[in-house]
Amino acid sequence: MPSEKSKKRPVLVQVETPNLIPERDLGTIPVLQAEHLGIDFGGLTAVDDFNIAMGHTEISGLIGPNGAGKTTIFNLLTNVYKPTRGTILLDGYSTAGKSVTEVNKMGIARTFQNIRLFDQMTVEENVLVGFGNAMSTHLLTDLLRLPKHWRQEAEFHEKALELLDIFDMRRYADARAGNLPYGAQRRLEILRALATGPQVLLLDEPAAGMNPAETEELMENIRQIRDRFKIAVLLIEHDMSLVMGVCEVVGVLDYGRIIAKGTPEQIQSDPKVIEAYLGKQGVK
Ligand SMILES: Nc1ncnc2c1ncn2[C@@H]1O[C@H](COP(=O)(O)OP(=O)(O)OP(=O)(O)O)[C@@H](O)[C@H]1O
Repeated sequence: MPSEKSKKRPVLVQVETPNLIPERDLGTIPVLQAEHLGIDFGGLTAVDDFNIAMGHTEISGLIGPNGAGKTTIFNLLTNVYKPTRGTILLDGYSTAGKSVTEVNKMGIARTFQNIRLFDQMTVEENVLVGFGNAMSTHLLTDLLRLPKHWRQEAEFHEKALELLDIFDMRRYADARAGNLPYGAQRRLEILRALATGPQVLLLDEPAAGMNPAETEELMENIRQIRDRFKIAVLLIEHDMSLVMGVCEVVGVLDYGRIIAKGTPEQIQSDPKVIEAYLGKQGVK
Protein backbone atom coordinates (compact mmCIF):
# COMPACT_ATOMS: atom_id res chain seq x y z
CA MET A 1 0.00 0.00 0.00
CA PRO A 2 1.32 3.48 -0.80
CA SER A 3 2.27 5.41 2.35
CA GLU A 4 0.31 8.49 3.49
CA LYS A 5 3.13 10.70 2.25
CA SER A 6 2.88 9.29 -1.25
CA LYS A 7 -0.79 10.21 -1.49
CA LYS A 8 0.13 13.90 -1.66
CA ARG A 9 0.21 14.30 -5.40
CA PRO A 10 1.73 17.31 -7.10
CA VAL A 11 -0.31 19.59 -9.32
CA LEU A 12 0.32 18.48 -12.90
CA VAL A 13 0.34 20.92 -15.76
CA GLN A 14 -0.34 20.09 -19.37
CA VAL A 15 2.71 21.31 -21.27
CA GLU A 16 2.88 20.47 -24.93
CA THR A 17 0.26 17.80 -25.65
CA PRO A 18 0.53 14.94 -24.75
CA ASN A 19 2.99 15.75 -21.97
CA LEU A 20 2.46 16.55 -18.30
CA ILE A 21 4.97 17.84 -15.78
CA PRO A 22 4.71 18.81 -12.11
CA GLU A 23 3.86 22.49 -11.65
CA ARG A 24 6.92 22.99 -9.42
CA ASP A 25 9.17 22.20 -12.40
CA LEU A 26 7.68 24.88 -14.62
CA GLY A 27 9.98 27.81 -15.36
CA THR A 28 12.89 25.65 -16.48
CA ILE A 29 13.00 23.68 -19.70
CA PRO A 30 12.21 19.98 -19.33
CA VAL A 31 15.32 18.05 -18.34
CA LEU A 32 14.44 15.28 -20.76
CA GLN A 33 12.39 15.70 -23.88
CA ALA A 34 11.74 13.13 -26.57
CA GLU A 35 9.57 13.85 -29.59
CA HIS A 36 8.05 11.38 -32.02
CA LEU A 37 10.67 8.82 -31.06
CA GLY A 38 10.49 5.50 -32.86
CA ILE A 39 12.53 2.47 -33.82
CA ASP A 40 11.96 -0.38 -36.24
CA PHE A 41 13.76 -3.70 -36.12
CA GLY A 42 13.33 -5.02 -39.64
CA GLY A 43 9.57 -5.21 -40.10
CA LEU A 44 8.81 -4.80 -36.38
CA THR A 45 8.01 -1.34 -35.07
CA ALA A 46 9.13 -1.75 -31.46
CA VAL A 47 8.46 1.88 -30.44
CA ASP A 48 6.42 4.46 -32.31
CA ASP A 49 5.66 8.15 -31.71
CA PHE A 50 6.96 8.18 -28.15
CA ASN A 51 6.83 11.64 -26.55
CA ILE A 52 7.96 12.66 -23.11
CA ALA A 53 8.85 15.88 -21.32
CA MET A 54 10.16 15.47 -17.80
CA GLY A 55 10.47 18.18 -15.18
CA HIS A 56 13.80 18.47 -13.35
CA THR A 57 12.51 16.80 -10.18
CA GLU A 58 9.79 14.57 -11.61
CA ILE A 59 9.36 10.89 -10.81
CA SER A 60 7.63 9.11 -13.68
CA GLY A 61 6.84 5.54 -14.58
CA LEU A 62 6.47 3.51 -17.74
CA ILE A 63 4.26 0.45 -17.54
CA GLY A 64 2.88 -2.00 -20.04
CA PRO A 65 2.75 -5.68 -20.98
CA ASN A 66 5.86 -7.74 -21.71
CA GLY A 67 7.33 -6.80 -25.04
CA ALA A 68 5.51 -3.43 -25.16
CA GLY A 69 8.78 -1.58 -25.77
CA LYS A 70 9.71 -0.22 -22.33
CA THR A 71 13.34 -1.34 -22.25
CA THR A 72 13.70 -0.34 -25.89
CA ILE A 73 12.77 3.21 -24.85
CA PHE A 74 15.55 3.15 -22.24
CA ASN A 75 17.93 1.89 -24.93
CA LEU A 76 16.86 4.77 -27.17
CA LEU A 77 17.17 7.38 -24.41
CA THR A 78 20.71 6.20 -23.62
CA ASN A 79 21.75 5.87 -27.29
CA VAL A 80 22.29 2.11 -27.05
CA TYR A 81 19.90 2.10 -30.03
CA LYS A 82 19.84 4.76 -32.70
CA PRO A 83 16.26 5.92 -33.27
CA THR A 84 14.70 5.34 -36.66
CA ARG A 85 12.65 8.50 -36.07
CA GLY A 86 12.44 11.37 -33.61
CA THR A 87 14.59 13.49 -31.34
CA ILE A 88 15.91 13.41 -27.79
CA LEU A 89 16.94 16.54 -25.90
CA LEU A 90 18.71 16.47 -22.57
CA ASP A 91 18.44 19.80 -20.82
CA GLY A 92 17.83 21.30 -24.22
CA TYR A 93 20.79 19.62 -25.96
CA SER A 94 20.33 16.99 -28.64
CA THR A 95 21.90 13.62 -27.90
CA ALA A 96 21.89 12.60 -31.59
CA GLY A 97 25.17 11.05 -32.69
CA LYS A 98 26.58 10.83 -29.14
CA SER A 99 28.07 7.61 -27.79
CA VAL A 100 26.55 5.82 -24.80
CA THR A 101 29.36 7.18 -22.61
CA GLU A 102 28.88 10.71 -23.91
CA VAL A 103 25.15 10.54 -23.18
CA ASN A 104 25.94 9.36 -19.66
CA LYS A 105 28.31 12.31 -19.24
CA MET A 106 25.59 14.62 -20.53
CA GLY A 107 23.47 13.45 -17.61
CA ILE A 108 21.51 10.24 -18.19
CA ALA A 109 22.33 7.20 -16.06
CA ARG A 110 20.52 3.89 -15.94
CA THR A 111 20.23 0.53 -14.27
CA PHE A 112 19.43 -2.70 -16.06
CA GLN A 113 16.71 -5.31 -15.84
CA ASN A 114 19.46 -7.93 -15.44
CA ILE A 115 21.90 -6.56 -12.88
CA ARG A 116 25.24 -5.57 -14.37
CA LEU A 117 27.77 -5.06 -11.59
CA PHE A 118 31.49 -5.79 -11.49
CA ASP A 119 31.04 -8.93 -9.38
CA GLN A 120 34.69 -9.42 -8.51
CA MET A 121 35.16 -5.85 -7.35
CA THR A 122 34.17 -4.56 -3.94
CA VAL A 123 31.00 -2.63 -3.32
CA GLU A 124 32.96 0.60 -2.88
CA GLU A 125 34.97 0.00 -6.05
CA ASN A 126 31.73 -0.39 -8.00
CA VAL A 127 30.65 3.03 -6.78
CA LEU A 128 34.09 4.48 -7.59
CA VAL A 129 33.69 3.28 -11.17
CA GLY A 130 30.54 5.40 -11.27
CA PHE A 131 32.61 8.41 -10.21
CA GLY A 132 34.66 7.87 -13.35
CA ASN A 133 32.83 10.81 -14.97
CA ALA A 134 34.16 13.15 -12.31
CA MET A 135 37.77 12.00 -12.21
CA SER A 136 40.57 11.51 -14.70
CA THR A 137 41.12 8.01 -16.12
CA HIS A 138 44.55 8.05 -14.50
CA LEU A 139 43.14 8.74 -11.04
CA LEU A 140 40.40 6.15 -11.46
CA THR A 141 42.98 3.51 -12.46
CA ASP A 142 45.12 4.36 -9.46
CA LEU A 143 42.18 4.30 -7.11
CA LEU A 144 41.17 0.87 -8.29
CA ARG A 145 44.66 -0.64 -8.53
CA LEU A 146 46.23 0.69 -5.38
CA PRO A 147 44.08 0.24 -2.32
CA LYS A 148 46.52 2.26 -0.22
CA HIS A 149 46.33 5.10 -2.66
CA TRP A 150 42.57 5.20 -2.77
CA ARG A 151 42.35 5.00 1.00
CA GLN A 152 44.18 8.31 0.91
CA GLU A 153 41.78 9.75 -1.58
CA ALA A 154 39.53 10.96 1.15
CA GLU A 155 37.18 12.86 -1.08
CA PHE A 156 36.05 10.00 -3.29
CA HIS A 157 36.19 7.46 -0.48
CA GLU A 158 33.93 9.65 1.65
CA LYS A 159 31.61 10.37 -1.26
CA ALA A 160 31.31 6.64 -1.97
CA LEU A 161 30.48 5.89 1.66
CA GLU A 162 27.94 8.70 1.74
CA LEU A 163 26.24 7.22 -1.30
CA LEU A 164 26.26 3.78 0.31
CA ASP A 165 24.56 5.34 3.36
CA ILE A 166 21.50 6.07 1.24
CA PHE A 167 20.74 2.35 1.29
CA ASP A 168 22.43 1.68 4.63
CA MET A 169 25.16 -0.23 2.76
CA ARG A 170 28.31 1.35 4.24
CA ARG A 171 28.93 -1.89 6.15
CA TYR A 172 29.22 -3.75 2.84
CA ALA A 173 31.84 -1.34 1.39
CA ASP A 174 34.63 -3.93 1.34
CA ALA A 175 32.47 -6.93 0.41
CA ARG A 176 32.60 -8.36 -3.09
CA ALA A 177 29.66 -7.07 -5.10
CA GLY A 178 28.94 -10.56 -6.43
CA ASN A 179 28.49 -11.87 -2.88
CA LEU A 180 25.77 -9.40 -1.95
CA PRO A 181 22.17 -10.57 -1.60
CA TYR A 182 20.11 -9.90 -4.72
CA GLY A 183 18.21 -6.91 -3.33
CA ALA A 184 21.46 -5.26 -2.22
CA GLN A 185 22.95 -5.78 -5.70
CA ARG A 186 19.97 -3.95 -7.18
CA ARG A 187 20.49 -1.09 -4.76
CA LEU A 188 24.21 -0.96 -5.51
CA GLU A 189 23.44 -0.66 -9.21
CA ILE A 190 21.30 2.38 -8.46
CA LEU A 191 24.14 3.92 -6.42
CA ARG A 192 26.68 3.28 -9.15
CA ALA A 193 24.38 5.01 -11.63
CA LEU A 194 23.94 7.91 -9.19
CA ALA A 195 27.71 8.21 -8.79
CA THR A 196 27.94 9.26 -12.44
CA GLY A 197 26.15 12.49 -11.44
CA PRO A 198 23.04 12.22 -13.62
CA GLN A 199 20.27 14.72 -14.11
CA VAL A 200 17.98 11.88 -15.16
CA LEU A 201 18.06 8.43 -13.59
CA LEU A 202 16.47 5.57 -15.52
CA LEU A 203 15.58 2.53 -13.40
CA ASP A 204 14.66 -0.69 -15.19
CA GLU A 205 12.50 -2.79 -12.84
CA PRO A 206 14.21 -1.66 -9.63
CA ALA A 207 11.81 -3.66 -7.42
CA ALA A 208 12.27 -6.97 -9.28
CA GLY A 209 12.94 -9.73 -6.76
CA MET A 210 12.22 -7.51 -3.76
CA ASN A 211 9.71 -8.40 -1.06
CA PRO A 212 6.90 -5.92 -0.16
CA ALA A 213 8.86 -4.43 2.77
CA GLU A 214 11.94 -3.88 0.57
CA THR A 215 9.75 -2.37 -2.14
CA GLU A 216 8.19 0.05 0.35
CA GLU A 217 11.67 1.06 1.48
CA LEU A 218 12.81 1.46 -2.12
CA MET A 219 9.89 3.83 -2.68
CA GLU A 220 11.12 6.07 0.13
CA ASN A 221 14.69 5.81 -1.17
CA ILE A 222 13.67 6.91 -4.66
CA ARG A 223 11.99 9.99 -3.18
CA GLN A 224 15.04 10.70 -0.99
CA ILE A 225 17.33 10.43 -4.00
CA ARG A 226 15.15 12.82 -6.00
CA ASP A 227 14.99 15.31 -3.11
CA ARG A 228 18.69 15.16 -2.25
CA PHE A 229 20.13 15.23 -5.75
CA LYS A 230 17.31 17.24 -7.38
CA ILE A 231 17.10 14.87 -10.32
CA ALA A 232 14.37 13.32 -12.41
CA VAL A 233 13.67 9.60 -12.16
CA LEU A 234 11.99 7.52 -14.86
CA LEU A 235 11.27 3.94 -13.94
CA ILE A 236 9.98 0.84 -15.68
CA GLU A 237 8.20 -1.46 -13.30
CA HIS A 238 5.73 -4.31 -13.17
CA ASP A 239 5.20 -3.88 -9.41
CA MET A 240 2.14 -1.66 -9.35
CA SER A 241 2.50 -0.83 -5.65
CA LEU A 242 5.81 0.88 -6.46
CA VAL A 243 4.57 2.60 -9.63
CA MET A 244 1.36 3.88 -8.12
CA GLY A 245 3.05 4.76 -4.83
CA VAL A 246 6.02 6.76 -6.07
CA CYS A 247 5.29 8.01 -9.60
CA GLU A 248 3.76 11.41 -10.25
CA VAL A 249 3.10 10.70 -13.92
CA VAL A 250 2.58 7.26 -15.43
CA GLY A 251 2.74 6.42 -19.14
CA VAL A 252 1.26 3.18 -20.42
CA LEU A 253 2.85 1.50 -23.39
CA ASP A 254 1.17 -1.11 -25.55
CA TYR A 255 2.64 -2.45 -28.78
CA GLY A 256 5.25 0.32 -28.76
CA ARG A 257 2.80 3.22 -28.42
CA ILE A 258 1.69 5.26 -25.42
CA ILE A 259 -2.00 4.50 -24.96
CA ALA A 260 -2.50 6.60 -21.81
CA LYS A 261 -0.65 9.08 -19.65
CA GLY A 262 -1.69 10.67 -16.37
CA THR A 263 -1.59 10.52 -12.61
CA PRO A 264 -1.58 7.06 -11.01
CA GLU A 265 -5.26 7.55 -10.14
CA GLN A 266 -6.18 8.43 -13.72
CA ILE A 267 -4.22 5.47 -15.06
CA GLN A 268 -5.77 2.98 -12.65
CA SER A 269 -9.27 3.93 -13.69
CA ASP A 270 -8.62 4.22 -17.44
CA PRO A 271 -10.59 1.51 -19.27
CA LYS A 272 -7.97 1.29 -22.07
CA VAL A 273 -5.26 0.59 -19.51
CA ILE A 274 -7.33 -1.94 -17.61
CA GLU A 275 -8.08 -3.71 -20.88
CA ALA A 276 -4.48 -3.70 -22.14
CA TYR A 277 -2.60 -4.28 -18.93
CA LEU A 278 -3.94 -3.76 -15.44
CA GLY A 279 -6.84 -6.15 -15.83
CA LYS A 280 -4.40 -8.97 -16.56
CA GLN A 281 -1.82 -7.77 -14.07
CA GLY A 282 -4.07 -7.19 -11.07
CA VAL A 283 -3.24 -4.00 -9.18
CA LYS A 284 -1.70 -4.68 -5.79
N1 LIG B 1 17.67 -5.54 -30.65
C1 LIG B 1 16.47 -5.96 -31.02
N2 LIG B 1 16.27 -6.59 -32.18
C2 LIG B 1 15.04 -7.02 -32.55
N3 LIG B 1 13.93 -6.87 -31.81
C3 LIG B 1 14.06 -6.24 -30.63
C4 LIG B 1 15.33 -5.75 -30.15
N4 LIG B 1 15.15 -5.17 -28.95
C5 LIG B 1 13.83 -5.29 -28.66
N5 LIG B 1 13.20 -5.92 -29.66
C6 LIG B 1 11.76 -6.22 -29.74
O1 LIG B 1 11.08 -5.02 -29.42
C7 LIG B 1 9.90 -5.32 -28.68
C8 LIG B 1 9.92 -4.57 -27.37
O2 LIG B 1 10.84 -5.19 -26.47
P1 LIG B 1 11.20 -4.58 -25.05
O3 LIG B 1 12.27 -5.44 -24.46
O4 LIG B 1 11.48 -3.14 -25.18
O5 LIG B 1 9.85 -4.77 -24.25
P2 LIG B 1 9.54 -4.49 -22.71
O6 LIG B 1 8.30 -3.69 -22.68
O7 LIG B 1 10.74 -3.92 -22.06
O8 LIG B 1 9.25 -5.96 -22.17
P3 LIG B 1 9.50 -6.61 -20.71
O9 LIG B 1 8.45 -6.05 -19.79
O10 LIG B 1 9.29 -8.08 -20.98
O11 LIG B 1 10.90 -6.29 -20.31
C9 LIG B 1 9.84 -6.83 -28.52
O12 LIG B 1 9.03 -7.36 -29.53
C10 LIG B 1 11.29 -7.23 -28.69
O13 LIG B 1 11.40 -8.55 -29.16
